[in-house]
Amino acid sequence: MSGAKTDNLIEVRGLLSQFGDQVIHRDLDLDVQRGEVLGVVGGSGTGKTVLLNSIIGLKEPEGGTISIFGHDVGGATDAERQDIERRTGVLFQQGALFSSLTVLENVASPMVEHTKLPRNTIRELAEMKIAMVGLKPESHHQKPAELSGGMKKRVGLARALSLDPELIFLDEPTAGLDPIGAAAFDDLIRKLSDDLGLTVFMITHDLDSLYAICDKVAVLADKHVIEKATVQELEKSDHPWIKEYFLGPRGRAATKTA
Ligand SMILES: Nc1ncnc2c1ncn2[C@@H]1O[C@H](COP(=O)(O)OP(=O)(O)OP(=O)(O)O)[C@@H](O)[C@H]1O
Repeated sequence: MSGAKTDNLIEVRGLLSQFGDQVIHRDLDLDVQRGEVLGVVGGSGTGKTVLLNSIIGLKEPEGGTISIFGHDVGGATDAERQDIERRTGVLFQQGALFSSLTVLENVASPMVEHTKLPRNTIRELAEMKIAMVGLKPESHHQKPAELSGGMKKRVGLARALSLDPELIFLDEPTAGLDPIGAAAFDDLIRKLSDDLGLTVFMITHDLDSLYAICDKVAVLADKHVIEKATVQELEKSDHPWIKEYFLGPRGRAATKTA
């Protein structure tokens, strides 16, 4: 299994995830290709976040293999782990910003941790990332508590982009945003993916996001990925959950506005 040969940045094979006796994933396979914007959907509690955590090494699988950038996550050496961390950005569901740090310090923190760049360079790079996600310089010295939900998400995204990753993980990035804010955030993610060639792994419940920006959608049900396809292909699926999801009232509304 070589990431370079297949151009898969992520390869999950036969994943088994458990908490005690509770099986979350069994025989789960998933490929994520370089440059792809992948939406990950599934009912509440189907294990989307657990899958994300397993791929980034925060949860050890009970079975199967996960490779990222061609490194086996389970058997990664310290150097390989560092490589994975440097090439990956994560926007957690709650933003996970440091409340005592300013916006600038939050965005700079991965560079402080992972590079030996001079302080001035780090500050300039952090300022660039903040501008890239559409925040004004006035935000630099604000603390997270002073920001709106949408601004916090943007700061979280700027921090996820801090080390110029090739791959970003987003856990429900538009949750809690109003429809206009969510659409703007979708546009931003798509633009970053197009401009920077970013590969995106995005957990979402937001049908509009799937239609607006995802190249492919992976559906989690019955403890594994039952389909990975375009939204148009999924609309034709016979699986009951997929049918309900895409062809129920909210799905039809999203199709109309796409
Ligand atoms: N640390 C943990 N200890 C025990 N069980 C856990 C732990 N983390 C997650 N789970 C369980 O794993 C299952 C999947 O959780 P997960 O958060 O991945 O679901 P999800 O698909 O992301 O759900 P949602 O869409 O509601 O965010 C749930 O039943 C949850 O209770």
